[in-house]
Amino acid sequence: MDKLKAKSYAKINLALDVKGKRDDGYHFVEMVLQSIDLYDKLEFEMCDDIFLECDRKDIPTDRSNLIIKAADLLKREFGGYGVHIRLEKNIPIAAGLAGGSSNAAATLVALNKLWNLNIKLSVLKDLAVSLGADVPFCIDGGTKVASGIGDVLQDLHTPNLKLLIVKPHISVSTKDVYTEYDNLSFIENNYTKNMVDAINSGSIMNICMSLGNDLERITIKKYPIIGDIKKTMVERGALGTLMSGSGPTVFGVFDDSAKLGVAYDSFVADGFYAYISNTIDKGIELYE
Ligand SMILES: C[C@@](CO)(OP(=O)(O)O)[C@H](O)COP(=O)(O)OP(=O)(O)OC[C@H]1O[C@@H](n2ccc(N)nc2=O)[C@H](O)[C@@H]1O
Ligand SMILES: Nc1ncnc2c1ncn2[C@@H]1O[C@H](COP(=O)(O)OP(=O)(O)O)[C@@H](O)[C@H]1O
Repeated sequence: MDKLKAKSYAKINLALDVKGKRDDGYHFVEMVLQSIDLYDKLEFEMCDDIFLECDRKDIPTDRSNLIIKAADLLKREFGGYGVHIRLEKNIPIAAGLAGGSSNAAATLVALNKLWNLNIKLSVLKDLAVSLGADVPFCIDGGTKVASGIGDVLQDLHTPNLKLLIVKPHISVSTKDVYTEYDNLSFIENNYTKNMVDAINSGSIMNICMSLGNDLERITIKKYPIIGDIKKTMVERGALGTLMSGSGPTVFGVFDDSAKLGVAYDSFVADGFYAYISNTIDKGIELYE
């Protein structure tokens, strides 16, 4: 085989607690991470060096791209070959949806197969964290309880949720949000424990009442429009709503497809990026 394709899925955070800080500046977290049916497409074709092309001009295609970093990592550590990668970008960038992390994870899994490296998944996940804290999750995807810096993962049942994803036209630096978090007084919320109990209860209402993210107040303070979107989302029929990760993307949980469709049309008419999605039980899909 000299060609392979991959779908690289986005994620949202159903819960996010910051629990402390490591000496290297990374934060200890507890989270419920959830893959959603919004994905980038990557095409991998064997060739004599590592190349990347992308359909978006605002994505770097040099060594700063997480896709190139992942390919270089495998080549350096396991003696890979060359590959020409084409990226079709659909996941909003710097949005709190782990688009870059997901692309890195897809590259590790796809090149492991294309280059016949036969690396065990557990080894691939250990490698993945050097590319980003969320990259290990993106390899398996689905619904996971994450701890450590987001790299220690436990399986959880995937709830079936109808989602509306809305993003204002701003990009947020994850690093800046975590840094700003340190300047505020610490509040322990235990959102993740409550969310695990809610998911295990099987009740969508319990899930909606348990949505919580410690980083939300940081990003909303800088971009109040995120709070406005949350309020409007509920007015337009969402049972619950939350900012994902470091933001600025907001998601709403709906139990009525008609209301979801009307809310989608309204946010698009308001000039926002919007996307109708649902929860899925995988992070990457390889196909030929
Ligand atoms: C906030 C979360 C929630 O899922 O996701 P996003 O909002 O980025 O999607 C993650 O914790 C983001 O994971 P990821 O985006 O992979 O972070 P990385 O690239 O590894 O780190 C970017 C920067 O964020 C900070 N960082 C990240 C993760 C973590 N547990 N503690 C941190 O302090 C560090 O300053 C780091 O330099
Ligand atoms: N393949 C990629 N896709 C998206 N962003 C990338 C990629 N490679 C590197 N980046 C950089 O990573 C940052 C955003 O990462 P992303 O995962 O989209 O954000 P978030 O983690 O907030 O969802 C941006 O600075 C972007 O330039």
